[in-house]
Amino acid sequence: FTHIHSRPTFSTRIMATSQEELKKLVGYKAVDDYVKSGMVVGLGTGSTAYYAVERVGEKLKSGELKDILAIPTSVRTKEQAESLGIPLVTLDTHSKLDVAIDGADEVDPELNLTKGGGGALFREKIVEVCADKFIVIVDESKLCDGLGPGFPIPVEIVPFCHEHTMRMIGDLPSCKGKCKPVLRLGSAANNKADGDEPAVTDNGNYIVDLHFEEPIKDPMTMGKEIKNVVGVVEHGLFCGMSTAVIIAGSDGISVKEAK
Ligand SMILES: O=C[C@H](O)[C@H](O)[C@H](O)COP(=O)(O)O
Repeated sequence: FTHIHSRPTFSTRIMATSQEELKKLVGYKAVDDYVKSGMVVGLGTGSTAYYAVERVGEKLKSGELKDILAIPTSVRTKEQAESLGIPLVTLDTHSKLDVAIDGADEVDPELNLTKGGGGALFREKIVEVCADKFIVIVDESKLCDGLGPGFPIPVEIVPFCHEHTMRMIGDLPSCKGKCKPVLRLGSAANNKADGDEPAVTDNGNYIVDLHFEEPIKDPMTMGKEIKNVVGVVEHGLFCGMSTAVIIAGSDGISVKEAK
């Protein structure tokens, strides 16, 4: 599956096949560089993480990797991992992961992320926050100077009185007069409204996308404000979580490590 980005996509600059190839390169590199036998591994969600999952499956099959236990971050990823024969566990039995690998919708210079364009933000965050190393894999179109204007911030909310919860979010100091909250319709895995009914996440919740005109000044504070609203399950700001970001660009692959 793919989702529609509101910013110019990489494919506007290079051919779609090349973009796919670059996603594969970063997905494979993350597994080759960070996943060793015996590890508990978090498997991300999305078109880039797909290739990391594929690589784990491939290396288990060839015997290059052994004794891997993986924790998927969505139903889609669980199904992909199962189809590849990757042994799966959950946080209920394994609260500590050695590494988690996932894509992102935007990455700022401090390696803060926007995630959840594919609707998987809650499961991604609950898993990735438990990883010793969180490795992010993106193409260079995901890099930005400040989170917000390039990609809306997804917030997962419970369906009960969701219009009220959306108003409460819109009235927060970080949001009031700065963003437009829009209920995601259609498929949760696509942040473009492509249906009439609210999108439903793997957890049975709704998603509100916060559309900003200007870069968010303090994403960490904004995340705390949002998290404090009753009715909010989780938000797609992943601040201070990244260990390293592997970036595929037309000039090759580069790695940015957190300070
Ligand atoms: O909910 C989806 C996830 O946060 C994805 O990691 C994110 O949307 C990036 O996906 P993609 O690699 O397909 O651009």
